[in-house]
Amino acid sequence: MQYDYSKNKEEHPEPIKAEVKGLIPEWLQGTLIRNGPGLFSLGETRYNHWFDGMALLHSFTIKKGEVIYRSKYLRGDTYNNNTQANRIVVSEMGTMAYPDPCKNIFSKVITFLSHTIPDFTDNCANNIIKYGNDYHATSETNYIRKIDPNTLETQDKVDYLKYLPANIVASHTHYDTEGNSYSMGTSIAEKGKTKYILFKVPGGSRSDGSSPLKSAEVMCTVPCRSLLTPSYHHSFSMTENYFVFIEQPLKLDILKMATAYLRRVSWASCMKFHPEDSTLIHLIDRKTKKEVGFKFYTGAMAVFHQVNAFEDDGHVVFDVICYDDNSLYEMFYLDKLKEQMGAESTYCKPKCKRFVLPLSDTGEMGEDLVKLKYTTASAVKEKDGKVLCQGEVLCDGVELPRINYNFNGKKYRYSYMCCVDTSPVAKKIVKFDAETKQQIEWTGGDCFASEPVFIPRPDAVDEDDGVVLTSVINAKPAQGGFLLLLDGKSFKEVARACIDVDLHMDMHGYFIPDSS
Ligand SMILES: CC1=C(/C=C/C(C)=C/C=C/C(C)=C/C=C/C=C(C)/C=C/C=C(C)/C=C/C2=C(C)C[C@@H](O)CC2(C)C)C(C)(C)CCC1
Ligand SMILES: [Fe+2]
Repeated sequence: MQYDYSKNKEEHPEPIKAEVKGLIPEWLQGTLIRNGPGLFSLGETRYNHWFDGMALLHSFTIKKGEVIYRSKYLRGDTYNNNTQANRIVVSEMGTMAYPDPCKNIFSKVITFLSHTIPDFTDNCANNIIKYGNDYHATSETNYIRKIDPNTLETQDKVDYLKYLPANIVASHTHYDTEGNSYSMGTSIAEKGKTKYILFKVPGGSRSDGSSPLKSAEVMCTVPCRSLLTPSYHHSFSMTENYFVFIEQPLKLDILKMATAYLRRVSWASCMKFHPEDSTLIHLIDRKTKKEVGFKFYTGAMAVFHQVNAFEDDGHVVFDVICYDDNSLYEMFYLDKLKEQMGAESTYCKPKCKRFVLPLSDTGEMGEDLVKLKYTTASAVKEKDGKVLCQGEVLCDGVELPRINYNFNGKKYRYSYMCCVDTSPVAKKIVKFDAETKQQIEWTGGDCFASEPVFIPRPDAVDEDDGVVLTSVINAKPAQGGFLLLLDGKSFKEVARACIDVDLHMDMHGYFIPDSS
């Protein structure tokens, strides 16, 4: 059973009605938009890394028990320039592009200079972010692209740098119940300082119709521990009173980046995991906008996805998916994916770990300050305000975690994730219970499932009362993919909406309920 990660996929912009098997609950009305790379070669050129592919958006609109599917390439400047030239002319994280190979030395120098402070890609193939009432396709440069969530048309190019000092912004955002969004970025060498910034974008639309980012407010900044090597970050977590940001030893080397174009290497080659370093955990008080007094730290780990965080009896608990190195990124090089298919994966398995940060310092030196009975996570007091944290492994071999978002920042039990035990495709998805440590699996034989998105039933009381949506690629030849609906409690199939289309493997999705 194979999946060809480097195959270019066709778009299907005209609505396609799915064939529904089973019964879709009446209350489930809305659109699931998912984003991921779909085009990997243009003319004679090809991308090196799966994350580099051109963004292909697809959506499943659910109404009165029926499902409509459509997909469309994001027509950003990158897409337009690449397709016009019929070759890759814009660099991505894992692929450095050289627009015109036949230039004379003078224009080569000009091109080099313009790439030293280059204009970055707007190929936003990673996620969907809502700011105000606008939906955007996102990657992690300073550009995002507004999209029409109904037609998947590409709209305005939005430049974070116009509103905030943020050269890189993580593609995972948080939302509160009032519709405000919270994002995190890195400001590189602004006024000689490199720092991380957390910002809030108010909900609702602006009266002049301009980007909601115009009302963005910097909530707090965290100085970078090493000015020329900021940490890569892809997500953070948030509770009612705190933000949790992990400054990990997976670092970008700014000096290497400045010469990457000249050295003909990719931006990704300037990102390195430093196993000899520790991982700093920043706990930021949302009211004072300052870090709490402790210096929480743990051993070297690489984290892309945080599951959730919550406050409990004088502690902040947070769960993350972590790795011992950067093999997640390494695994997705297209050449490697070809080699690995069918074989056992060589990449180090991710672990879902729970960490606990004590909020008060009443213990003795050397004492474990964690007083919660239900976890083995520890936080040992050391000198100079340092606290050494050790996580508890909740489970392993899981990625792309989602929760009932009504429980974001609150004590929670369930997460829904992809299983990545033996190969770089998810043949199983799981519901994981953090209280009992039990897992329930769904597997569809020759099927690859995407990140499972939980939708709560309106007025539900139980955390797992709702459905889980995942788009599934059918590996059986000549069989189309489908949108799968699982019951949030039993994890049993409720319905599937079959689409006679060769679906693409995607990254992340966002569900827009009809009421919003
Ligand atoms: C860094 C930097 C710059 C450049 C920045 C650039 C180009 C950034 C681009 C960043 C991108 C594209 C980031 C993407 C991150 C994606 C991540 C972390 C994806 C994780 C994916 C996972 C865990 C996938 C899991 C799986 C999938 C999809 C399929 C399943 O079947 C199996 C499973 C679970 C393994 C500038 C702006 C030049 C300026 C200076 C500094
Ligand atoms: Fe992600």
